[in-house]
Amino acid sequence: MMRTRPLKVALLGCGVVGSEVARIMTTHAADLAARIGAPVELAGVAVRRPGKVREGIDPGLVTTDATALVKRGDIDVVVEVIGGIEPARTLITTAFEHGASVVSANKALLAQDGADLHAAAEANNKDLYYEAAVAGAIPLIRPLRESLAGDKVNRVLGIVNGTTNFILDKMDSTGAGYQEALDEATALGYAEADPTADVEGFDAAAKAAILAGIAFHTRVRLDDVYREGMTEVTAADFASAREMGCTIKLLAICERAADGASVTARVHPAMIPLTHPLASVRGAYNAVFVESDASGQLMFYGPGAGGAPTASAVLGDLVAVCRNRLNGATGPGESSYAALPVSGMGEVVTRYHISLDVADKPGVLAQVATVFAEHGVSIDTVRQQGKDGEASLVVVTHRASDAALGGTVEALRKLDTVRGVASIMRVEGE
Ligand SMILES: NC(=O)c1ccc[n+]([C@@H]2O[C@H](COP(=O)([O-])OP(=O)(O)OC[C@H]3O[C@@H](n4cnc5c(N)ncnc54)[C@H](O)[C@@H]3O)[C@@H](O)[C@H]2O)c1
Ligand SMILES: N[C@@H](CCO)C(=O)O
Ligand code: NA
Repeated sequence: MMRTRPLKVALLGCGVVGSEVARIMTTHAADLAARIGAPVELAGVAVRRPGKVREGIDPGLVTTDATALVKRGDIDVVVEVIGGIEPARTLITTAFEHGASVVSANKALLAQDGADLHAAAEANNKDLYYEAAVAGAIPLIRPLRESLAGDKVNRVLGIVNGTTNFILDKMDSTGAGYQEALDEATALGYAEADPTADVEGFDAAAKAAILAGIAFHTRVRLDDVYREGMTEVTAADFASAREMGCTIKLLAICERAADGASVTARVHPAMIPLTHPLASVRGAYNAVFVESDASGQLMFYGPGAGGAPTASAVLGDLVAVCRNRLNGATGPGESSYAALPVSGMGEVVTRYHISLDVADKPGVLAQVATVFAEHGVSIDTVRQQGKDGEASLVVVTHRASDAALGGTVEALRKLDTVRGVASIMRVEGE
């Protein structure tokens, strides 16, 4: 039976995502009410620039005082789409204290302070939902938290940043320059307010922390995630990748160690074979593989960024949280009971593509091969190309630990015949 008294929603932030949330709340109002069992009403919209014309939003709802809005006491759900750490963190905890549940898209905040926010939600018997924070529209948080709650997840691997996938795709497929591709991604509403968060891998690292935490029932913070951005990836790297039948993607990889006793989480550019499904993920799309004991391999694919796709995930959470409120219940909270140690990058085992500039003279190849052998790193293939007394040597290794590879590279740099290490890239997905 439909309740006539509406559930009241406060929207914090009315930018790329917030404006789409408001639009869908209005255009889908009747369906949302039928699905929830009560109408949902936009009761206030906190913005920074009140004078801006906002199509479809009653100017009477607009306020610059977000704190007063979350303190009103009659708000059922606060939707936080401001982004950043403060004032979002204080507004969310204040919302819990004043009786509201929260839906957020803020991965930076959740990766940094997720434990405290979950604790605040629990202490006030409220929900904290954040499907939009990871991989935009793709249902990923809920499947990991609920559908796979009876399985044992061992690995989560994928493309979780739309902006960088858009840029890398453009660089690879059209030869576009980095800045030109970034400007386009920003204009399309994919990039963060400060796109450094995207291109330096902070956004993907925040998402990796959230995914690893849920997948392994362990607290994983942003600082636990190894991170390399994609600003150093060059046209020459793409050419090398193509010679190997690969392309380059910025990947987030969360893994349980083989003995199950620890986990790792990392974000870095990597070569992947063109035959791997991740190689064909184009534009701002995201795709994530989840491997677990009983299910085997699952793949989640869809739009990872943009106003409307992200709003889709926010609205899904809004419906779930509203249903919980009508039932006088809350959904699942944080699960960190396993408390596994999070190991550093040195423990990660993978393959490497190393490009060296060397002197083109007898014995150099043997010297280089010896260094790899001394560090226990086995070579899979070597390719050499001479040019005027100098040569470029491309070595692809078998699986080795990052620590062993690091030691190898350090020793290579000390060889007189090695002029420089042009690039080191991990090879995944084989
Ligand atoms: N754009 C995407 O594709 C996408 C996808 C997933 C998640 N997110 C996340 O969603 C959130 C919002 O992203 P966005 O792309 O809409 O950003 P945006 O910059 O377009 O929108 C944020 C809005 O919040 C407003 N704002 C800032 N401080 C405020 C305050 N104190 N009170 C009221 N309003 C304030 C800004 O003026 C801006 O209009 C971020 O956490 C982001 O990481 C974005
Ligand atoms: N800036 C983010 C938004 C989606 O989280 C991205 O490009 O993926
Ligand atoms: Na999602």
